[in-house]
Amino acid sequence: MATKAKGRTVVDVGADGIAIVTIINPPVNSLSFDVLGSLKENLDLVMQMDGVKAIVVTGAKGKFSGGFDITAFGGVQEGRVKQKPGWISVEIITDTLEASKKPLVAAIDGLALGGGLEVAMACHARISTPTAQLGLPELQLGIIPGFGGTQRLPRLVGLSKALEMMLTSKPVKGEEACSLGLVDAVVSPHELVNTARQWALDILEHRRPWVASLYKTDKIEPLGDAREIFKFARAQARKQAPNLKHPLVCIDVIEHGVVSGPRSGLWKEAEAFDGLLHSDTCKSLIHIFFSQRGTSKVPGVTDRGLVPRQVKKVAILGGGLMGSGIATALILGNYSVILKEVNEKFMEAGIGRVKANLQSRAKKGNMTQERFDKTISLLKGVLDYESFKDVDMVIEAVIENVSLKQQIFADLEKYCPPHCILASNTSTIDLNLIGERTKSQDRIVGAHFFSPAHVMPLLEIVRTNQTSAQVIVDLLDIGKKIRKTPVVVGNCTGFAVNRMFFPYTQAAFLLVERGADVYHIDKAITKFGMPMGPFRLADLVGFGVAVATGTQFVQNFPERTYKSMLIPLMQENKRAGESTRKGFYLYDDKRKANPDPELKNYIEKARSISGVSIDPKVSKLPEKDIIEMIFFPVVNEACRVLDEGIAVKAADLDISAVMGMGFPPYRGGIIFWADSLGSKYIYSRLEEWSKLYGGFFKPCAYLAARAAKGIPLSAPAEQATSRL
Ligand SMILES: C[C@H](O)CC(=O)SCCNC(=O)CCNC(=O)[C@H](O)C(C)(C)COP(=O)(O)OP(=O)(O)OC[C@H]1O[C@@H](n2cnc3c(N)ncnc32)[C@H](O)[C@@H]1OP(=O)(O)O
Repeated sequence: MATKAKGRTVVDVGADGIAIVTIINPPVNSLSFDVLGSLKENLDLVMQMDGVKAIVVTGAKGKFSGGFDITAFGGVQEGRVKQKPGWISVEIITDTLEASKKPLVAAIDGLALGGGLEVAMACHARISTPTAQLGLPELQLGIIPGFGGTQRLPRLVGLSKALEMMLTSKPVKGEEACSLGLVDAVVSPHELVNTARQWALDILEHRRPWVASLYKTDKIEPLGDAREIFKFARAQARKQAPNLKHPLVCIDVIEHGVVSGPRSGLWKEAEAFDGLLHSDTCKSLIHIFFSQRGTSKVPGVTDRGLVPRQVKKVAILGGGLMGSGIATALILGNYSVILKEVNEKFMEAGIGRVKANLQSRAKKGNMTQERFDKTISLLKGVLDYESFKDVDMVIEAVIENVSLKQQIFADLEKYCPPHCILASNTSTIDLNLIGERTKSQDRIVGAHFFSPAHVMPLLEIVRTNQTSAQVIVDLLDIGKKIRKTPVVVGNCTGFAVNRMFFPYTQAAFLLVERGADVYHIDKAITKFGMPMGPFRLADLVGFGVAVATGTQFVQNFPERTYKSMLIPLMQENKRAGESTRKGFYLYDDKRKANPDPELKNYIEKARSISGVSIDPKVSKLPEKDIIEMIFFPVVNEACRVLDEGIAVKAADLDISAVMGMGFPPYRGGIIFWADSLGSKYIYSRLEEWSKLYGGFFKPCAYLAARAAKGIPLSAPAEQATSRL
């Protein structure tokens, strides 16, 4: 039986002799092999038709194209799909499309990303709408543009802008694209196709230029200047992503085209693209792309046909760091917010923090004064529950005190309407406990933001056994509207992120007490790709918070908590992290962290309290071992989280680690990375350390079972059971 084609193009020839070729492959008109094959077939067809004078290429339903079909990369990587190098970029896009004897004009609405923009750039002119997004985001996937983008974009917009667009993966909108020379005119969506039709006729009749972008030279700088631009770009790329090769490959390929000519550049691009497509970085980043979209697919919740209810007004309790950050995120998402505090002074302080959050955006040029005024007008401070009678959701963000939260939820039940979602931003307390004094268990949910809440991209949605599916669907929708990646998790101490990462700092304490160097550990972990090492992180979070959350873990998981006195000893001397300018580092006026020679005194004391001595092997640990001894306990805890069903799937933990803790996305997330090393290896290392250094490292049953059978940690439970 023939398999169904994945997308197609259709042709419609008008009375004016213009053929409209439309890409159809919902939801984003991605360029699957079927679409590309059909595009070539239809272009060949219209080239032969005497009645066709010129061609307009466009996309169905207001989207030009979201680029090459990312789902097809797997087949190429695994060798199931064989592709002749250059078949698409040279044969179809350059030698069929750009070399066409009839003029082609791209009519762009919605998206022209990656391969989509590359097709458009090979047309002889481009017309777009003002809201269309045009960009080459391939580097985000660990590859480079592979349909000629590395050659055509610099020739249309100049080297510096092209490098910026590719290296940052950021698209530009229609108006900017027009001022850059990437598109030729900007018109409204309803004028788009007709303008493109007329433009194509104008080209044919020499009223407008017939431009083959590949051979344009006017925007390319002279060679000497170009080399300087490349040198600067390389230095930036090395600084921003020292572990990544593909940005440098991208620069090399662009340079090759400038030095040896664009046609040679196309072949160089094809070869480099193929190599990068098979890299671990690309596989990891594609995994992250799909996993991120997969977090909002929750079995038993999002497959029930429930429609998110409209949430207009949200109340936030507590205007501290978290509450004000959450309020900022919500007003930026256009929600009307009331911020409740206990007195006038705290309320003003909370509103002040929200204003400061917005001002810092404005300062960076990301917000106009008009938008600032409009956004802040959505916020109102209150001191009582009077205005709670018409709120659709409440997010409680007060201090972590069980009886206070219980009282608040009991009050909320009285003052809020019966449909109102009752959410808590607690990072550790059991939600069942919080809701103990209410009858509204089905609308109680965790909305755990990460600090700073208006910046960090993750939102943990914590459900209890009683939280209704409707409430989860509502919160998933709000998450999307405030541009967070929501991950739905079960109720337990620390939920997914804090629970997985609690051994991160503890492993570091254990190593330091046995002789490893604090700064060496932080350096090794940052080199691995984390934004900061465990000690710098503890300073940033502050020791007060570290101790409070640590206590929760000691109480709940005593058998695997490493109890070090290092932080309490430092606290005795009023060292509490960055806020006191002294923690594991010393901080100057510019918040620069400098090592502190005095730290060794505290470590010696902590070591003697723990009754451990310096282990010469630990004091000389190579970086690889430091990384493994810090991250394998994190993997071990992630396995427990999966085993207990706290996370629905392993990929959700990958996203939680990347978005909540800054785990490097190019390693694919915590479980994906662990699977790349193998469950057997991780198990054997943990087993070895648990004999040497105690139960903290003991591998859990889930890890042991998977290692014994050689099953990946990410494999769904049924697969593991059937193989057991
Ligand atoms: C050779 C070439 O140079 C190589 C390439 O072209 S590589 C591809 C380059 N293009 C990209 O990187 C764009 C990737 N896509 C995106 O950034 C965003 O999806 C978007 C801006 C297009 C749309 O965003 P948004 O409206 O929020 O929808 P989003 O949820 O992300 O996507 C909708 C669906 O389309 C899918 N999708 C998006 N882009 C896709 C693509 N290029 N290929 C296959 N599927 C794609 C998503 O997986 C999602 O599927 P799902 O509904 O089953 O989860």
